Amino acid sequence: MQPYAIAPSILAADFARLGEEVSRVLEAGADIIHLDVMDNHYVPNLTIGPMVCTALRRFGISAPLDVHLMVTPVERLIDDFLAAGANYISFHPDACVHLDRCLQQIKEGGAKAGLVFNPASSLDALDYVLDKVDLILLMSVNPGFGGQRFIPSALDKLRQARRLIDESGLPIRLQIDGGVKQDNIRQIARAGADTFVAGTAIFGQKDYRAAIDGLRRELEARD
Ligand SMILES: O=C(CO)[C@H](O)[C@H](O)COP(=O)(O)O
Repeated sequence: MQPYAIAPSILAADFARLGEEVSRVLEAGADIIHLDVMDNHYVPNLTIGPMVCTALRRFGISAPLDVHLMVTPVERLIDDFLAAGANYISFHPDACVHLDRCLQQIKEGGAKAGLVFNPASSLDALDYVLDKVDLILLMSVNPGFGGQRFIPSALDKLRQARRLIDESGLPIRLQIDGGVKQDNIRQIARAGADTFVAGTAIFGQKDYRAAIDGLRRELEARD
């Protein structure tokens, strides 16, 4: 994957034309496609299941599909999303009883495993499983809806996660999700993120290439 990866969240896409929307952001330079799976139980919203992942593969999308599970329980859906062609599957530690087992389930299924932390959750759940994690996703909004404002305390948590990753020497991606825009992505990258989920900042714009180029320009100019 790129040193900096841009992951458009389909939450802000036009679901009536999802295949075309995803093709368009990939042609515009997106690296991976972020799928927000919400169950109206762990979060107060309801979105998509594995059949959408399968449909995107059938449509011809070969780019990495990055599935963010905002559901509880997570176990059965992990298998369903593995079968549907997900490349990354991330879940919230507080939505899962047997965290180590779920991480293994994802990895044995051939996908990369991620743990997700809400704005007010500490990173303690990483203590005994860091070596089994391929991706740490920090939420910079409370999960459930797109179009919210970036919560600034996520910057300190990014720095903390970046330290953990660098000290471990493990090739873990550090993803940020929520309120990422052209006017804050540079600061977010400086705090340690390398993978940027953006919904409204990409799918909410008319010109996807201009939106992605604008984010990249900020990343390249960050120092
Ligand atoms: O996980 C999410 C919400 O739970 C979304 O991915 C996230 O909020 C992205 O949307 P936006 O870039 O519009 O903030």
